[in-house]
Amino acid sequence: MTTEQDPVKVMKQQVGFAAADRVKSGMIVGLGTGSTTAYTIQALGDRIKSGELKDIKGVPTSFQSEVLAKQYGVPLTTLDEIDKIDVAIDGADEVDPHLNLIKGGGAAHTREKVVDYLATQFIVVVDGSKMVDKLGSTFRVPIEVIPMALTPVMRAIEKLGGKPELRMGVKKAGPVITDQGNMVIDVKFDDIANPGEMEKSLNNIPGVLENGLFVDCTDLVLVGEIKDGKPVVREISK
Ligand SMILES: O=C[C@H](O)[C@H](O)[C@H](O)COP(=O)(O)O
Repeated sequence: MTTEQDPVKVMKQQVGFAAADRVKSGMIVGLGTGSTTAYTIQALGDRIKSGELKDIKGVPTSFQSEVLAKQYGVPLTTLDEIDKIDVAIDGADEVDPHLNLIKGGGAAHTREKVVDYLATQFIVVVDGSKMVDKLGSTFRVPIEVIPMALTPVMRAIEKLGGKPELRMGVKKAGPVITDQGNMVIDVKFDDIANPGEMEKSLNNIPGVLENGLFVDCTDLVLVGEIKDGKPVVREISK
């Protein structure tokens, strides 16, 4: 690693590429969303181009991953055309010691949950900063909400002890709109004592499409770290 390189970018690249190495010819692959899995999709395209990887098909988890797959030459399929996903590779915003996750920093968690939960093996790729002792300590829980239900959903979340905030666009006036045409509420909880219970309670609120807590679904986490100035990949499995 040279001194000019951004260490977080280097770690993301390292794990993104390492995950792509685990894909074998003939596999159906869930293609995650975000800056880390962008490297995975790139590396899959490179392996296909070199002839090393044959007959793979990707299932995108967002418009972003679909565009990247097309750009790098990864053939795509849909859930209507397949009956299994061999491996899904996806990023995360937080990972706890039980390998439970918060996802949805890019507002893609609904499609990601559909694809990641269907996979025979779910691999998470993160840089070291995403590892936390407790979910919710650095990141809020994203919740995708049907627009007409925004106000009652926010009130219901407050009753569960959360502080909800509508996610606004950065280079867009107004709220962030998901790939499904919905809005996202980011919720700060002081204590997520039981992530599994919280995941269910949030999804029970009428108008909530999906929340970003991913519980009991991860098989393997690849963590990018810098050791003695060099990027390394640490593997954590259940
Ligand atoms: O909605 C977005 C996803 O859940 C991402 O996988 C997550 O935000 C991590 O993204 P990144 O790899 O860019 O940190």
